[in-house]
Amino acid sequence: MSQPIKIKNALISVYYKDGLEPLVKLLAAQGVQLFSTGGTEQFIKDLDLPVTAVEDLTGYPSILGGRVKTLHPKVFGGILNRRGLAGDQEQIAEYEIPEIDLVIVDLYPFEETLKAGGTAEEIIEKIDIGGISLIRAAAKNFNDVVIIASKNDYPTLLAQLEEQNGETTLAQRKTYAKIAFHTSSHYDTAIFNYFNTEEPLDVFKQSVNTAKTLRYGENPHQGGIFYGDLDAMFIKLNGKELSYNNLVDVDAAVALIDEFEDPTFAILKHTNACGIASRATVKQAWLDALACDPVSAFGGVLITNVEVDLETAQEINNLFFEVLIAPSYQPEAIELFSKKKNRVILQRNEVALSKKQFKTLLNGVIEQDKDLIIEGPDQMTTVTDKAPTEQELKDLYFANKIVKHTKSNTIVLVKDDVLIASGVGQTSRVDALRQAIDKAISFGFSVKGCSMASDAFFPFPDCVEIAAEAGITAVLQPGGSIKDADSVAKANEMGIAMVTTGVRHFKH
Ligand SMILES: NC(=O)c1ncn([C@@H]2O[C@H](COP(=O)(O)O)[C@@H](O)[C@H]2O)c1NC=O
Repeated sequence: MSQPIKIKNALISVYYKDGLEPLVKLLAAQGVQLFSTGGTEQFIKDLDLPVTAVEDLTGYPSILGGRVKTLHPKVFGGILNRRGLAGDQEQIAEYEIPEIDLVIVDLYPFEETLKAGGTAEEIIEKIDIGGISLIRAAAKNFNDVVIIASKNDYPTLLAQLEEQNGETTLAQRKTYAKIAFHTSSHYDTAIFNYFNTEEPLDVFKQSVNTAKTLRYGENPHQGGIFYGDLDAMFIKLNGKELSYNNLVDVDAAVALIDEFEDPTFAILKHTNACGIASRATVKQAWLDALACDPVSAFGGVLITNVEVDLETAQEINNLFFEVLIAPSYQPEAIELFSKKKNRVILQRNEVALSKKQFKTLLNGVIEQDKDLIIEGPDQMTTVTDKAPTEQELKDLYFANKIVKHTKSNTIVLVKDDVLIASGVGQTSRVDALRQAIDKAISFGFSVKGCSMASDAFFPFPDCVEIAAEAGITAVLQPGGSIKDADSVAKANEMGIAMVTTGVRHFKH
């Protein structure tokens, strides 16, 4: 039952032929009879190796433009027969079916065609039928058959066949079957998600092919894995592996910086901005972002949307930080950063990110659309006697972008395109405002003339009163409280401007 099996016949049907040559050469050298489909058969022939067309086995040509070529009892009987079952053996002898003990398949590139923006017809034609059936059949019969469903496994099989004189063990075949079902289920998940767009079925199906085991999770006693392709998103120019907490902050940093078009630098701690400034030069943006809260900036995650030059790098170099992300760096800047081994320097690639968010919750998963909208001056309605000045409107917009990416309850104070202070993750809006004002003062800023944004409406006029008393001159809030009029009346009474946006930006 679990004897090593020597490969005598192989069926090879691969979309991409790269990497196959050394393996087929070894199989031919070990006397394995090769059966193959059109393009693969030609590839093997071009290597001057003997190969039998699958049509010669089935007695049928490939029909319907290749939709049916291997789907035949002579092929599937050859794969699925149980070598240890007398009944199966009698039948395959009766119908002259050869035993196929190795199947190599590389599926039609469905996901690639989808990503490349293929037409609906092209995408449908890239749903592999014969190949996926071959994979499932061979994987089911792993007891007797080797299934190679990923070209990543060509070198492993090659080494095993060389070392084991053309034989494989049951354990090796079972491992290949596991990989094969991973390939087939990933493939079908992608197809399902393509179909599940209109009137979607309420099921959670995600399949991520790449993973990275992290040093640990949020704390050293917790394990952690990242499922995704970091190498597609970033080029790591220096430093250690990103940790779980780094990844959470990097995600927040990327989402925040994408709100800004002018040269901007942001410093984040525990997903919240503790410094951010838009300025004419990257160096000035860095200096002003750092000035906001140089204490919190220690050990932070830094991000900018413009190239980091040497001059700016020299300034940044004075701070201990965890991660720096930029679209590009002057070579001298990288050289400077590389002197300290642990600091992670990432160059960001342009990669489209998912518009959905998931997290586990209770005994399930919760999904939502990402918060991808932001209200600019055109979406702000002045609700007070006094209207904001042009600079205040600009600052309210700036503050609104930060509020959206800061833990609720949030109050953000901005002046002249720089974050002055914020109150983050507080259980009351009053606490958030007091925290912001105290923090601004503690770092030597005046809150006089600041613009203030709140992630959600004011249920009472208390925040407006505290803000106006502190010298804040313009306020942005979504509006929508049954007591909105009280806050507006308080703002009018204290002579400050207020706008509403109609959009709440909670971040829990
Ligand atoms: N229809 C079939 O019977 C069938 N059998 C194998 N294939 C696929 O045909 C491709 C290889 O074709 P060729 O050897 O002709 O280049 C592989 O991606 C394989 O998964 C098939 N095509 C798709 O369903």
